[in-house]
Amino acid sequence: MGLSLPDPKGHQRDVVFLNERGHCVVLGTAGSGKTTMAVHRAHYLATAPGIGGRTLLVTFNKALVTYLRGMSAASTNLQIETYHTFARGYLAHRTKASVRICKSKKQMVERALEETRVRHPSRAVIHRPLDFFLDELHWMVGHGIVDQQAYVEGRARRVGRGRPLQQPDREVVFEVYQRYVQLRAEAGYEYDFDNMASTVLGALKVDPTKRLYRHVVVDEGQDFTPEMIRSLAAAIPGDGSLTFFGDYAQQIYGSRMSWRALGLHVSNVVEFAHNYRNSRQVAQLAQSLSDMPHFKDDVDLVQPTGAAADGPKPTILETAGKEEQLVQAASNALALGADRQVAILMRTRVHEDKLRSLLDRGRVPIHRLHRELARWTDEPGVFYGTYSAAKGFEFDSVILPFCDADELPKPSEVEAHGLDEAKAREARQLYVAITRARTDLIMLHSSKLTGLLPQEMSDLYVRVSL
Ligand SMILES: Nc1ncnc2c1ncn2[C@@H]1O[C@H](COP(=O)(O)OP(=O)(O)OP(=O)(O)O)[C@@H](O)[C@H]1O
Repeated sequence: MGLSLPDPKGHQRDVVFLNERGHCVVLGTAGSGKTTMAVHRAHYLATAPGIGGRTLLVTFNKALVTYLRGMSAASTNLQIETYHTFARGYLAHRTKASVRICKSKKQMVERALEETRVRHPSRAVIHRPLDFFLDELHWMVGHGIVDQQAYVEGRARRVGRGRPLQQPDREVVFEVYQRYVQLRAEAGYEYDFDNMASTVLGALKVDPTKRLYRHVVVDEGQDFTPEMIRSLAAAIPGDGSLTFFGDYAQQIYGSRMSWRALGLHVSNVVEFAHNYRNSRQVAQLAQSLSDMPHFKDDVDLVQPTGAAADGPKPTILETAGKEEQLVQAASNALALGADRQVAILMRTRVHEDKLRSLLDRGRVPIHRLHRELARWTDEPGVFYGTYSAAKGFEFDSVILPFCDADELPKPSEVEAHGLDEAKAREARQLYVAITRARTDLIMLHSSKLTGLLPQEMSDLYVRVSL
């Protein structure tokens, strides 16, 4: 096929080569080849004689676009970009004006919240943290529920374990939303990153012109809002196709959602259950993490059936203090990074500068994982960044400092969503981080180990104290 990627096997073949019309949903466990098959599928749809047409391969962030471009063979019919690049381009084309996106949403919602607090000082909900409101607004707008009555009456089904908000509380949240929209308009912005999708969808519904793309392929689809997917479905013609690849065990942005809310017309969902990436030992740890009670909910998870070759058991390393965790992470990474790709992943960016200064003492290439990543390399070296920045990538070895109970779940998530919901969300973050490792996995802590990992007595890892 002109691609230096593994050839599709089993169900992978069904997805890559069939159904060049209509919608197809592929749910796959971590490392099951979703990204690889998304590239194959997009290449096939762009180039196959007779059915080929302009194809859009769309993914979540710019770093993944860089990664996907590195995997694909160039074709004039294949465009690879983020959702927001697509949305911005379409809106600019339709409105013949430049599309400015508001980047100070957080500050504006904070101001709207402060003002609403003054009006309703006795309402408990108004004293919840800003992150709670940002999350709720993301859910509303992402589902296209911005009508007061529809939101307040809570007609849409919610996924997740948080207690549903009562109607009077929703009225207050809606006031915050309305005030934010007003503030954004006053600052001269029509769009933010969440509401563009509904505008694109609305415009496409009444757009009689020929569609630019015949086929759309979505990778990391679990982190797209329903409105984003609906707008992509509206962007293809009647004889076109939309193929959605996702893993709801890896949904790490906002409240949990189900593919059933996307409004796609699918007769059957294809599941990829074989894990081609992780060693059996890494896959077993990830599997038992996802079997823990706080991980379970009513969103579709694919049970993995097999893993790659055997490897060493994951190691849990206990150090004397938090500083020492970074020192150990850096020295292990520099030793391993001489002949393979190693990633040091953390839940937040707080310790990145300190880590960088430790890594710069070595002689190994160092790369920070972030959205502006300009080039993907297959060469050995050390990569570092957050769990979310590593989404979609893979490394020979992964090192996770700060697996302490007071770091995971992240305290601000507990404050915003309560312990149960925070555990459900943060376990998905940790799941993403763990499943980036092909062979070696080292987790560090210096105080009580996070409760997101399976029981200490489990035989899934080796414990070492320094
Ligand atoms: N049919 C196959 N034969 C051999 N290797 C494969 C096959 N399919 C995928 N792989 C390999 O498995 C690894 C994981 O693939 P990929 O990154 O596409 O999985 P994914 O499902 O997107 O993972 P994640 O969701 O965890 O990011 C890659 O190294 C890829 O080359």
